[in-house]
Amino acid sequence: MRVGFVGWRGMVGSVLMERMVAENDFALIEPIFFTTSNVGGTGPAIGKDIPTLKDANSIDDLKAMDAIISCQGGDYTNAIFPSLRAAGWDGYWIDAASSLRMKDDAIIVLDPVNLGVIKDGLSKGVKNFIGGNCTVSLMLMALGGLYREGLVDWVSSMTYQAASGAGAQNMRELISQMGSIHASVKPLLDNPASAILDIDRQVAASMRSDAFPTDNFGAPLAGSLLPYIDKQLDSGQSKEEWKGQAETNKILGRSANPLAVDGLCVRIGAMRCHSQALTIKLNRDVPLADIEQILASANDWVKVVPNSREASLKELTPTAVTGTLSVPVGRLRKMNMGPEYLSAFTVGDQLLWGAAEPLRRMLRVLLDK
Ligand SMILES: NC(=O)C1=CN([C@@H]2O[C@H](COP(=O)(O)OP(=O)(O)OC[C@H]3O[C@@H](n4cnc5c(N)ncnc54)[C@H](OP(=O)(O)O)[C@@H]3O)[C@@H](O)[C@H]2O)C=CC1
Ligand SMILES: N[C@@H](CC(=O)OP(=O)(O)O)C(=O)O
Repeated sequence: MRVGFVGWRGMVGSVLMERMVAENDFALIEPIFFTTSNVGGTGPAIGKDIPTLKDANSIDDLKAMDAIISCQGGDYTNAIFPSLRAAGWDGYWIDAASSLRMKDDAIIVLDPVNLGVIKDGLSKGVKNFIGGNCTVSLMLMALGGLYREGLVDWVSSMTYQAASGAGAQNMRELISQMGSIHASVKPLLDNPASAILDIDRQVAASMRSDAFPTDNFGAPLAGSLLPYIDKQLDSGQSKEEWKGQAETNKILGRSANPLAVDGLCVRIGAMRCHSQALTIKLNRDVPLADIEQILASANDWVKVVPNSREASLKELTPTAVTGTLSVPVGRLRKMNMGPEYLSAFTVGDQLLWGAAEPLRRMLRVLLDK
């Protein structure tokens, strides 16, 4: 299979390349790399010889591919994909961007949760396979067992989303903000006799000053949080919050009878792991031990963490999870509202299961077809 890669050197694309090298995927395909900025240049080191970079805006070059994986972003998809199809290209389009997700002729891919939906689509001739929103994919990796068993009435998700979801420049800005804060109080910190309220006042002044680096986030994130992610919608939800229900039901293949999913999406100062505090309304009182077993059996990456302080602080944090495919879920307990109300907390790397990994695995599904 001749597979074209667009967006391979961006943040999501680089993670995809790392994973494909680690899993020896390139041995199974003929990879062709594209660029919007360096035609004729050298592609990534993938352990085998590859041609020089082709033009990602050349419909003729793209048309020669059996499949294309794009991590280039929504603007590129909007600009190129319709022309490519209009030119008669009939290959498989696998994309990290949200542009095509809710289209009727596209499937949102998360094979550990919806392999049946993907295979059904393939058998019906679907050619467009799009990665889901990171928050939604990570929530479904964690709660897949409860959905599979038909136990969920509704879910409320309160998120703690990492800087990486906003892009590479935002990750850099978060660290710059942290550095600015530290620099503004270093002399006071170095003096054990300094007053903590003087330090606190100086930190607040630094964060509120015009010199504080906020070009990308538009507001201080380090030492603070941002209670709004993505565009504002008329419903009062942010676009990120809207995706919760829309994408969950599409992934699960139950658009006709949707489950309610809603909550607030909040950016916090983590680097690349999204966390979510979940309130789950079950449709019956299931013993906690059964719930733990159902959650743990859903896929190879979810891990049930005991609801103890020690285990939670050790295993259920962005620091513990970052750079791994593990999706721990813990803080599991029945809530005061009643035995059908379950609390849970989950963490996942939003560049792996949240972005690159479902695309990589979709290619494998095609190769196994
Ligand atoms: N960030 C995220 O968390 C998620 C992102 N996505 C989707 O993936 C898309 C890509 O996101 P992301 O990877 O963050 O985008 P990036 O901005 O990191 O990369 C996109 C493209 O920018 C170009 N580019 C320009 N300057 C640089 C540079 N200095 N280093 C690397 N690339 C550069 C590259 O194209 P070229 O080589 O042609 O010049 C690259 O492919 C998003 O638009 C979104 O649709 C999906 C899920 C999560
Ligand atoms: N919006 C997500 C990242 C992202 O790229 O989402 P989507 O793929 O749905 O546009 C975040 O900020 O954390």
